[in-house]
Amino acid sequence: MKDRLTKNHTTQPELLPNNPILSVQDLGRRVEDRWIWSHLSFQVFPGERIAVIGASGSGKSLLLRALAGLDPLQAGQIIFQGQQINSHFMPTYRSQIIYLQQRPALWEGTVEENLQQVYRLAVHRHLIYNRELILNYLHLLHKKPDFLQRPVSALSGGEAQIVAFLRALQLSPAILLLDEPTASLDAGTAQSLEALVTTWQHEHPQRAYLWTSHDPNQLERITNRQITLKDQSEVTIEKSKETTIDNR
Ligand SMILES: Nc1ncnc2c1ncn2[C@@H]1O[C@H](COP(=O)(O)OP(=O)(O)OP(=O)(O)O)[C@@H](O)[C@H]1O
Repeated sequence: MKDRLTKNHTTQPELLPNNPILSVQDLGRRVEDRWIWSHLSFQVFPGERIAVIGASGSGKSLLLRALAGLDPLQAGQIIFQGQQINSHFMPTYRSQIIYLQQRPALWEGTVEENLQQVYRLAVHRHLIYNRELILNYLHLLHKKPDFLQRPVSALSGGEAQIVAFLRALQLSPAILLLDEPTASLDAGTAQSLEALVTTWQHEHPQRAYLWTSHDPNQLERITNRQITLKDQSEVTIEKSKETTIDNR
């Protein structure tokens, strides 16, 4: 199984363990007149598994969306592999940093059509759909190959989220941003998806992810460092279990 799972034909960026993949410098996000968070600085190194925690409304989703380049920033900058993010670099960046939300939209059609469709997007056109990889992932999830032919309109919420995970993981991003991705799922499906992400990371140990969740047990299982958004005016980056990060 392990050998089969290492056959991923997507490209993987050259990442050195001591160089950050991402440097976040003095970042600030304001919504209308209110700063949700500000002066946020930290780095993400290859292989890191980071929990982003904080109360509801502390800005976890806004942070992941900002890191994904989906929302504008009102202060600071993001450096990806030594290069500052700007509009010119954004397409390359977006192919390497992928955001997965709690209830992602799927396209009409079958599961497999959904998985293939994403390769038509300009940012992923250099990649090739890898059915074997998907079948290996499905095997891990105890799903048969005929799952690929199911229409997405007939999927349960948990099955739809499995498709969303597969669609993101197959693109082999350097950093995966997971925004409460299992919050509405039963415990069994949630743990299957945790196992899937763990397998995905083991395939290329330099891959990193940030995961938001209100479930401390889940974060204990799958992360090894924490960034805590304390409240709507103060941002604190807490000491990690295994690594240290900038602390302002
Ligand atoms: N598009 C928007 N327009 C106005 N306010 C917004 C917008 N998006 C987010 N907010 C506000 O910004 C704050 C942070 O929202 P965010 O969704 O990032 O919080 P969160 O920490 O992820 O919360 P939860 O744990 O409940 O998912 C909230 O007060 C929210 O209402």
